[in-house]
Amino acid sequence: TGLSRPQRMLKAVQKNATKGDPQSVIAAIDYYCRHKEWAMNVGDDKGPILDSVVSEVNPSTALELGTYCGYSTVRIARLLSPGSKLITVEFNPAYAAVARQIIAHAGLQNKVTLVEGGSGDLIPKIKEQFGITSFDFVFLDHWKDRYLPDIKLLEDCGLLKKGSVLLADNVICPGTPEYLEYVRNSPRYKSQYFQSYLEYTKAEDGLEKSVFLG
Ligand SMILES: O=C(NC/C=C/[C@H]1O[C@@H](n2cnc3cncnc32)[C@H](O)[C@@H]1O)c1cc([N+](=O)[O-])cc(O)c1O
Ligand SMILES: [Mg+2]
Repeated sequence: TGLSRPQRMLKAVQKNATKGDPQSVIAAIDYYCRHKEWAMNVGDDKGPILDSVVSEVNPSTALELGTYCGYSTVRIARLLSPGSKLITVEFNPAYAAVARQIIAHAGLQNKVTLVEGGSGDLIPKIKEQFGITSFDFVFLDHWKDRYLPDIKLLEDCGLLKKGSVLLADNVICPGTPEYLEYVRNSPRYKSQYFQSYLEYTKAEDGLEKSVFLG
């Protein structure tokens, strides 16, 4: 068999994007996924909302759950101030291999640490392995039934502090009902919904921004 979809996406980036130019990497992926082959990147409708929240938080430490091909990794890392770090977690080695190359094409490898493994296994090890005491920003975009257990794990591991911002993709489509119910009803979070569209489609989707109150 030939190349996988992520590998075909990588080829489109290598062909159409300028090395060291994150914006051209983002544009190349969005063009490919809108006109050639759909893929589950946060995309160019929700992407600007992600950008605005990252810019507002200006995180020193950021965590992404579910790298996939690295599209949102590039969106986040391109906005980080010097010295800030993004840790992104991906358990599929084939996806991780593509993501590393896309992140490198954007010239952002020094701002990003891609860790291969499951979020549930990694989160309890983050403090000792990376010397990180808490995350200013967390982007959730992995399996939708992992959102709730993983933020509870972040809470239990003391990796959230007053003011930490969680941003969750796909809270409408495919949907994350248990997560939404928790962050919208817990006294420990102030939650806000940003309506948008499922990537490269006219279907509704949106991002949920939840500030941890401590
Ligand atoms: O299913 C979706 N996303 C799941 C994303 C999954 C990605 O995160 C990794 N992962 C999963 N649990 C993990 C735990 N630990 C580490 N990586 C993990 C998977 O290996 C994959 O790379 C999705 C679906 C649609 N859709 O329209 O159908 C649209 C979207 O925007 C989506 O994000
Ligand atoms: Mg998503």
